[in-house]
Amino acid sequence: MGRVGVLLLNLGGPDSLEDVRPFLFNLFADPEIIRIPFPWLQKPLAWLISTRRAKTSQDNYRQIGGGSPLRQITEAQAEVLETALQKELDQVSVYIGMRYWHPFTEEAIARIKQDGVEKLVILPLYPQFSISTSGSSFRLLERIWQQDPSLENLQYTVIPSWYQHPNYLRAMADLIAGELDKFENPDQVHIFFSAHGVPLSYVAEAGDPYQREIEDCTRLILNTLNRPNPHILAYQSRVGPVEWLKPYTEDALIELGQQGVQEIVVVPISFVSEHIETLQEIDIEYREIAEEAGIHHFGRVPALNTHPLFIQSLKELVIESLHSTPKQFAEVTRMEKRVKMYPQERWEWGLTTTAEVWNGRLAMLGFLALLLELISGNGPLHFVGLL
Ligand SMILES: C=CC1=C(C)c2cc3[nH]c(cc4nc(cc5[nH]c(cc1n2)c(C)c5CCC(=O)O)C(CCC(=O)O)=C4C)c(C)c3C=C
Ligand SMILES: [Fe+2]
Ligand SMILES: [Fe+2]
Repeated sequence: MGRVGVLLLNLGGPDSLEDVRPFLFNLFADPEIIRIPFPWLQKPLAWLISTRRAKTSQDNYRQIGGGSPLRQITEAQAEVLETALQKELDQVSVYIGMRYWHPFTEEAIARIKQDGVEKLVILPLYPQFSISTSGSSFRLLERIWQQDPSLENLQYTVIPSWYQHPNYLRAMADLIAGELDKFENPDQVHIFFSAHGVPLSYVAEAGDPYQREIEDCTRLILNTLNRPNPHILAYQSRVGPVEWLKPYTEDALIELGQQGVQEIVVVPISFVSEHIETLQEIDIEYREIAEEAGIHHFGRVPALNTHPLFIQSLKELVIESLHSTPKQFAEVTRMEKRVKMYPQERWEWGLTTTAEVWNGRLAMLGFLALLLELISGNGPLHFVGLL
């Protein structure tokens, strides 16, 4: 079959406290993360938001040891997956491409070229698809392909999302059962699925299948678990002023407390590794909110990390995709997932005169807003809640 490469995609996280601000800049500079209708405003705004958010974010990373464990865990996953794949394929290497921090996706592609990979399987480490996660990484790769003619010879296939995979579901059910069984009456414990949120407009306007895939995923996990527990799904980690998917995790915790629920296990469901939102947000912030709401027994299901059944599911996904018709980036985002990526797809119709005039006017306004913000530390952006 020739030399096979597997490219694992993930978000990336700051390795140290100094990395936090530039990491946040990269994140907010991505139009799939903050959808600003004026591309020229993206970078100044990213600079502003990352500068303003850095301290709080650093405090959070400090609480989990001064950086994100994501790189180490992803490297461990890649290593175990590579060993498993080497039992099935002659020449195979696994690479890591992070979206906002080292090792960057661009670096991974450079290594893939250097190693002479002939067939590449692109596998996001997000079980469910969202414009803001896998979609953003696919968009970046599509651009890399467009700008580098030498990549034409590299055959690739994309795995869009894979939360239905039986071994992934078994791994999740196994971890949940393990946590439930620590309680005296395991069947009475509330199972609290906490998914990472996205702004409501992603789903309602841009057609992001994320919410549907999350709901479907929780249903499949519960079927696989096959226990009678009560359960709930809520969305965590909201940032900024706009409405996100509901119910919000903190509100759902308070409501459960009011209903007299005292025992829960929280299941992080949109991410396969431990990271700041499990170790800090769930284990520290949400635990405190739950405690105050009267939920005194708070368990948290560990992330999959290198769970053997999880690695097995990744291995099977890779092998299956090598034997199927290759899928291209554009096919996956526009045809299969049918999402509107942003802002490129709204701006492709070009700059009409009116749009240009408005661009000019808004540029002036934007800069005034930024200036005000910088001078007073409390300008209009703060007012609308973006900072
Ligand atoms: C499937 C998972 C994720 C979705 C969907 C997602 C959307 C999304 N995130 C932000 C803003 C931030 N995310 C941040 C960190 C972060 N996000 C995810 C996952 C998803 N994000 C992870 C795993 C991490 C942490 C990585 C790590 O360091 O361990 C951050 C930075 C941290 C902080 O300051 O809180 C921000 C900001 C938006 C706006 C968004 C959807 C549009
Ligand atoms: Fe995020
Ligand atoms: Fe967060």
